[in-house]
Amino acid sequence: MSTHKHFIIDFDSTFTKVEALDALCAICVPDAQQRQKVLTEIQRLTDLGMEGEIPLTESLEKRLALLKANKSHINDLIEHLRGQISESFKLNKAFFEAYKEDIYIISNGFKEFIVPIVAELGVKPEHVFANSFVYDQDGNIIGFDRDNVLTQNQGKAKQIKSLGLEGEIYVIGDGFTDYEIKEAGIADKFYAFTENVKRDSVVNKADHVTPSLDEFLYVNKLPSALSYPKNRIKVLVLEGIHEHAINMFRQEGYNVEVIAGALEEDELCEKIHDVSIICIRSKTQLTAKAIAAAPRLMAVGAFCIGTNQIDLQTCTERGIVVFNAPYSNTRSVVEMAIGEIIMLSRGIVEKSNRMHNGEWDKSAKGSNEIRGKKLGIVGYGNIGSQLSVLAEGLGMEVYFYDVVDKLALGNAKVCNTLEELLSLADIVTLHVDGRPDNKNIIGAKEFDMMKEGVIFLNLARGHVVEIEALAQNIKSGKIRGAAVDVFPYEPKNNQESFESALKGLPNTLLSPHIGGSTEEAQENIAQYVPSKLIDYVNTGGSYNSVNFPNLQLPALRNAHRLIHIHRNVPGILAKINNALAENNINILGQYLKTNETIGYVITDVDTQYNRSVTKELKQIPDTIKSRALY
Ligand SMILES: NC(=O)C1=CN([C@@H]2O[C@H](COP(=O)(O)OP(=O)(O)OC[C@H]3O[C@@H](n4cnc5c(N)ncnc54)[C@H](O)[C@@H]3O)[C@@H](O)[C@H]2O)C=CC1
Ligand SMILES: O=C(O)CCC(=O)C(=O)O
Repeated sequence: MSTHKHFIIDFDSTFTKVEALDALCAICVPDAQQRQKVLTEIQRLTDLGMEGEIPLTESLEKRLALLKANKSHINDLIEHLRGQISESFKLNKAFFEAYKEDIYIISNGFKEFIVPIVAELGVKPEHVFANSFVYDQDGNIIGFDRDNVLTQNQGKAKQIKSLGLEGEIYVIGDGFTDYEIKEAGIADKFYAFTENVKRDSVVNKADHVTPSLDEFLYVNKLPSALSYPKNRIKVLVLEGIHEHAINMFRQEGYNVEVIAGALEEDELCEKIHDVSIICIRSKTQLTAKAIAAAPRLMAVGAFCIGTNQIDLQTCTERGIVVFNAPYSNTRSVVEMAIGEIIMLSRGIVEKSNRMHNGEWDKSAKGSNEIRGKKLGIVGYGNIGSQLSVLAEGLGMEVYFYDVVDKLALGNAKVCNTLEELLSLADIVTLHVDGRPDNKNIIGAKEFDMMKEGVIFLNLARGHVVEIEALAQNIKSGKIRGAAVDVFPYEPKNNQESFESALKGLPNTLLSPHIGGSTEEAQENIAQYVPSKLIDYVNTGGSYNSVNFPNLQLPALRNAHRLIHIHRNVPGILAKINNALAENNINILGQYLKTNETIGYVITDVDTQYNRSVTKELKQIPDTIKSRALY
């Protein structure tokens, strides 16, 4: 049996983002310094009233006395408040239209500005219960209607009781006086609204915390502008990702948890169980076990280039999209490699260390220009090829070896085998990706092939080089300088100490995996990856993903989007379309792309359709994930 529901909504900091009297202060106190003082005091008094620390009448009297406002200020205030309606309220205008008979605004504010603002979303003026200003003959606001029931203790509860509403009463508000309605036994449920302000004393009393109106509509199965409330999307951000990313997620309305370091598998399994999006860098191992512990995981953000730390196959099989930042730190790695090549060629590390010990050794011995030297690049991808261009600009002779055919840039020369490259290069630098097959591609045998006195760099991945063999070749002097940025085992945070056979070796530059760690790169990455993740959530767009069939989708307009991810077996598209046809659903646009593992189908349909079709789509055999988007 369905019961009639009534919705009681607060105004200040709920219907609007701001407290109207704060906004009035900004209008009627022209002097900036004075305004700040008055505002601080007004906010203090508002909080005391809202949190039930002082009677509301006292809070109001004191605020109005401070304001010294006039009738002429009210129009400006209304204009200002029009732009301050809470985002999720604006978005859900359709709810206000559909339920206008059941929506009431009950506020300790003033009708003079509340009525015109709530009317913007179709709330009936006769459903607004608030106070009224009292003016003197010059139009100055000198008080408020003290006979109004809302000035009394438990005023909101008394006001609602007097309406004699039958059915269930739900209250949405941010203040203590809103909770009091439930406390007085008048409301069935109190929803603490935290989109604009979060008061612990109120949140702790609430039946449910609603970070936006979408959440309220979702839990009460009411029509909502969004298919899923964004606050339900939990994002776990690890490994010191730039705060720009965190801000982007928070602005989008996601529920974000930030942890500075990486997590071990077991810790990760515990943390990830309710996570929808996980954001990592190169350290966190997203293994099959961790993925299995994440039933809600829909997307992974790798805030770096390499994705070898992620079990991509399992992600794909589970319908979890992975995005990385394929170019954002390329330049940073290249610049570091160039700098290190010069430092090592001049023996600067050794010289600097000796200087710190008071030793002055002015000599040119073992110190060389890089001009005219042969640079051997292993892995001629984005980093390798950009390094090639810069190195040539510095007068180096560039050779490269790649497992796939690559266009040689400038005068760079291709080597047909790794052996060929290793035997001719004065400087060998690794820029291969971290695929498992690349484990120990450089070991004792490969070091033997290199020239005496070679300089060696690894800024790719730790497991690519046999560390013991590298250490021995440095000790023997065969390698006269080495720079290593990546290690088979790297500490999971800045507190863990670093252990390696390379510690203390001569002319050896060790760096804590910072090839891509520049402010420029991290900021670029923190813009690029979140924008891909947010787009995927909002539109299903998978363009430039690492593991999904890449679909670039049009924006969703006057349509609902049905997203279907399935194992790549024959006949699924036909089954999707059968289900749609049987429900008489008109297709406005359809996109399909597959890869070896999955098929990705996006279907845009008219907004009016039998919603139960979404269940039917989930039940199609071989379905991995399916969601409706609007
Ligand atoms: N130290 C750091 O902070 C950073 C390290 N990296 C590492 O650098 C790697 C390369 O980055 P990009 O150039 O952007 O990747 P990319 O994918 O554009 O280039 C990698 C190239 O290596 C080639 N390759 C793979 N295995 C090979 C092998 N065994 N022998 C010869 N060539 C091989 C590939 O064919 C490809 O052309 C990343 O995968 C990542 O592991 C990337 C950024 C920062
Ligand atoms: O900055 C990081 O954590 C990782 C950089 C890196 O290795 C990459 O981008 O692949």
